[in-house]
Amino acid sequence: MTRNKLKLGIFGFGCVGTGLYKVLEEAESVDATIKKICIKHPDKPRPIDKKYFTTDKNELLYDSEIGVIVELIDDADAAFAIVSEAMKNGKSVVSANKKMIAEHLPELVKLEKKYQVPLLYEASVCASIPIIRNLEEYYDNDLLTSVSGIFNGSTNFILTKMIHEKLSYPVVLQEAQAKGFAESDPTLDVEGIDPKYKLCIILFHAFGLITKPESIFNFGISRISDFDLEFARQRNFTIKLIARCNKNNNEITGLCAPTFIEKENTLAHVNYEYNGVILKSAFSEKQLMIGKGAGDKPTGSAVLSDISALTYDYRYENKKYIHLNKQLKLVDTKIYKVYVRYPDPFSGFNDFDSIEEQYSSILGNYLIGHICLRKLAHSSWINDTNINVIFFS
Ligand SMILES: NC(=O)C1=CN([C@@H]2O[C@H](COP(=O)(O)OP(=O)(O)OC[C@H]3O[C@@H](n4cnc5c(N)ncnc54)[C@H](OP(=O)(O)O)[C@@H]3O)[C@@H](O)[C@H]2O)C=CC1
Ligand SMILES: N[C@@H](CC=O)C(=O)O
Repeated sequence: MTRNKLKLGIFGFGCVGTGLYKVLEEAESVDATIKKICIKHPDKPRPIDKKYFTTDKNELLYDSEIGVIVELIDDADAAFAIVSEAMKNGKSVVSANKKMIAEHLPELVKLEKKYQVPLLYEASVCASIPIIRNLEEYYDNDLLTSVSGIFNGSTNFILTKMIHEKLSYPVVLQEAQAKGFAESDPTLDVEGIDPKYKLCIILFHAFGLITKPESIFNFGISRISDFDLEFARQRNFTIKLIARCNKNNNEITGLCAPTFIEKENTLAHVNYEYNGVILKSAFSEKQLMIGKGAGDKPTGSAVLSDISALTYDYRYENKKYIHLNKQLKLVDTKIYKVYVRYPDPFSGFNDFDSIEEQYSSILGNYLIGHICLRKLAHSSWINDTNINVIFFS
């Protein structure tokens, strides 16, 4: 098979852009060269020759020599404009931008079809873990029943350091930012929004469902207190930010929230910036993929893998979306078992289907109960920052 030689136009030279540059330097087998890099701040010091850089996006988008646009910026709206324009100009695109992809899946699918150009985004979900191509190629049927796991490197790094090294939340959040794991707006990480975007992309490639990110419940780790950590320790649990989706006939459930994980569970041992994805399907039963979910070279390696895939004309066929499950719908009526730490007085008791445990002391109060996801999401108390919710797995 002959492989295409590629000329790249790269947008963004931050954590992932520099990571891509480093892995491209070392990976001799991929025949791709960088022609130009578009950045935002022209005066920032750069580790490579100034001649590569521009702030004019059109120098890349309208250069007929550039066949591939690699979009690695931290601004989802600007990214969508860049990616759409590139596709309209007949260029292949690689992106790592889960926010942009999750928010614009319907338009992006149309652009792929209309302009017959590939758009690949393996790095957007769990960075180095090759989950999207696995969902597209290995699970190219409707036997999958669930995909779940740790989809965010920053929060896993933060929780690991809080639980194992007893460090404080603000200190470890700063460390996750300094290492380049966190989003430019870290609220996306710590409030469980970034892993929710990843879940939307997974829902599309696992089951063929396109859903708006706002339709999926997310709850973050920013409210986890020493009281909650002590509860987990006493019950022999650890806490992970877990995204999960399930398919039951045509009904899909999905959410992202902090979750108690038994110490014997493999995910309990996926620590620091590592991510873990558990796939369940009818006959292969359970499979687990573990890999670095953030950072320069691990993410750069996933971007490189997409670039390499373009050298042999690979594209997602979006098989499930096109061929399967036209009647799929997202439902939020499932009942979940949750732990809720609350201040006194608490107005939410009547929202629970049942309460199996309740505790009050001068240190804090909690209940363990069963609640419908829709009731929880729309409750009057969920936005009270003095209240924390942790799911049971
Ligand atoms: N960090 C990680 O581990 C991972 C990140 N991602 C995703 O990859 C993308 C990039 O993340 P990351 O590298 O961490 O971000 P950084 O903040 O480190 O870098 C962002 C880069 O984008 C450039 N930029 C911003 N806006 C524009 C614009 N309008 N035109 C041109 N360049 C622009 C910035 O320019 P300048 O240098 O001039 O400021 C900078 O080089 C994001 O979508 C992120 O979600 C995905 C997986 C892992
Ligand atoms: N901020 C993200 C980066 C990778 O997607 C994370 O921490 O997982």
